[in-house]
Amino acid sequence: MTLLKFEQNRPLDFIALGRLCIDLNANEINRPMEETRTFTKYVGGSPANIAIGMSRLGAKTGFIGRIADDQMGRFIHSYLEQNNIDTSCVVTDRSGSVTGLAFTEIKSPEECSILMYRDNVADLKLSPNDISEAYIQQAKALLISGTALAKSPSREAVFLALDYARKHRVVVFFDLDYRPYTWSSREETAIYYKLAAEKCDVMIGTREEFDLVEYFDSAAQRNDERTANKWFDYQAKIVVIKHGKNGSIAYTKDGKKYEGSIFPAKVVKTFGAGDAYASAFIYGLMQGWEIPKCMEFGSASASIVISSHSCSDAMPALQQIQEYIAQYKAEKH
Ligand SMILES: Nc1ncnc2c1ncn2[C@@H]1O[C@H](COP(=O)(O)OP(=O)(O)OP(=O)(O)O)[C@@H](O)[C@H]1O
Ligand SMILES: O=C(O)C[C@@H](O)[C@H](O)C(=O)CO
Repeated sequence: MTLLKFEQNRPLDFIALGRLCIDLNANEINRPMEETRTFTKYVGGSPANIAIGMSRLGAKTGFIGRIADDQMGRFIHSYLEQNNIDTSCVVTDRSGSVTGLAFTEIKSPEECSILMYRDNVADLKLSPNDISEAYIQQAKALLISGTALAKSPSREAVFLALDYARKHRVVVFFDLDYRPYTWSSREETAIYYKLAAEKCDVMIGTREEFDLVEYFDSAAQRNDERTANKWFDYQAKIVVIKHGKNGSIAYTKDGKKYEGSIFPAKVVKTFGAGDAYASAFIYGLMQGWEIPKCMEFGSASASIVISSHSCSDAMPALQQIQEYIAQYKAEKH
């Protein structure tokens, strides 16, 4: 059974939609942010990280989003172009908005947190008028991420993009990407996530994120198999549930279940794992690889990124992941 049908002969492989932000990662690691003094600036935002990862792997990648009319916005725009990401649908917001900032605290390799400054951010000013049907029609796949559903008009922009994607047989990936700072209630989150999830072909999220989406469906909560079957009743063909250092589980609509293991990492910080996993997993699916190979690729990419100080800068190229896997297997035998 062919789970996903990617239309061929399209100018773009992959379009990501959502936030383009800045990560400010503490340079003084293994201590609380109260004691840090300097930070390194990277492009951030989950969908941005995933798009950068896809482009590094060789996918022809575009982006739909808004950036602030300031130095940070221009920094992001340049970085996307340096990484061969099409920016024709990256709009500069001129309403006085700012760039979302994610200050990251690395108290220890396993104890990391993110302090997000997201008041009046440009990314949530994305509007339906920014969504081009002709642009989406050019792509094989579209990624949406949950945080873009948090406020209007970005919320409406996402739903319009979903309608265009379904109309033009663009495969839709939904990275749940829940960030509490941007939502006013769990009920609101669950309702809007569900409305979007019903239109998506592949869902990727942590157990906690799926529990949020299933807030009104206690039977599915905390039960991976019920979660997967719930979404197979809509458009979903693949549901991936990430479990941190315990790996990941993928369910497919044809009744199969796959358990993904991890690559032992020299962890610098844990965040970035999900975006790295998603980009490599999606890339593998678009190459027509079997699910286990896609999961292996995703896990290897995640292990590389969490062993690095950054997320976007550390997103690995194709050969880097291949060599990482080969070296791991060689050392194992
Ligand atoms: N400590 C770890 N060591 C090795 N691999 C890991 C580790 N943590 C996560 N991974 C890999 O990364 C994948 C995604 O990580 P996780 O489940 O933490 O997602 P996430 O919460 O979305 O990540 P993020 O912290 O970037 O938001 C896991 O399924 C696993 O394959
Ligand atoms: O998604 C965010 O806004 C934060 C990211 O920029 C950061 O790199 C991260 O947490 C990735 O998981």
